[in-house]
Amino acid sequence: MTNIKLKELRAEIDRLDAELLSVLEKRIAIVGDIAAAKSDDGKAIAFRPGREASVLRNILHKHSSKLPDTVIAAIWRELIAAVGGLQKPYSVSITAPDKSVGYWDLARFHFGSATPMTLHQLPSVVLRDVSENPSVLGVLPWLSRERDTWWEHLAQGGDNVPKILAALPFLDNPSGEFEDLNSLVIGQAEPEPSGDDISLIVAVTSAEVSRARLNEHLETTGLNGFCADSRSPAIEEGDWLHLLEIPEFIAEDDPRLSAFHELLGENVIKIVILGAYAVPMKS
Ligand SMILES: O=C(O)C(=O)C[C@]1(C(=O)O)C=C[C@@H](O)C=C1
Repeated sequence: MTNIKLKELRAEIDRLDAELLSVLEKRIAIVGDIAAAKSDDGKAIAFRPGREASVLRNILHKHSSKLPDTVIAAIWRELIAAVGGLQKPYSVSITAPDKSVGYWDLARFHFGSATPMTLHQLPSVVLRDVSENPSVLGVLPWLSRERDTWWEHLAQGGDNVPKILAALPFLDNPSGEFEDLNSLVIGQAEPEPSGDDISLIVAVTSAEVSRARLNEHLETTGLNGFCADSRSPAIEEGDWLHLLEIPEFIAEDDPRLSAFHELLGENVIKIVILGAYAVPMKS
């Protein structure tokens, strides 16, 4: 390639960069209007996980360049995470019992380079951070990791008890070194539907109920989920906790929940929606 040709191509890159920057600045400039439109929602953070998931799905569906999906996702994640922070500053508190770098990496990819993040060994510290401060999001290891019982805390339900809002990674990265790690994002916000979601619900019972029975009741009520985990009481006379995974967004007033409650009969103490997350994408 001649030097003249290279010069021309670089001039074209400069022109496109200027165009890109101008479009980017237009997207960022509407942040004030977005914040104003949300001003009466009473929420401490601008984070809208359902909307974020649909923006990402839309972009990744449309993109057709040679760049890997993960690069496109990283560009949009940087943008979305920063736009959220411009509306209302937030920070992220991460639990990393082991493989710390991997959990940090998952959170950094999702929340971008400018979001303040802190790392902690114990889930209890992250739960405290999030419960005490509505502008803090928590990142916790996936529920099924044996020693992690943090979701039992969420099962208390009630004010200030955080909800599950998202799952990480949203897009898997086959070139990532810690691709086997998965996390859940919690915060003092209401989960919202993205169009393709999984809800996590806990049924608290006073006596043992088999997984087979729970699955049968779920099927009867049309909830189509399954019992992913059951915890026996730590103390005598304590409650049983059953973690249910439902492959759709379930609202608090879903009549199928009350039907399920009724089928469980007098054993059931309460049913608590822990939250929901957008089904992650495959690159
Ligand atoms: O749509 C919104 O509510 C926005 O604040 C915009 C935006 C985005 O940049 O697309 C940013 C943060 C939200 O979590 C979701 C989406």
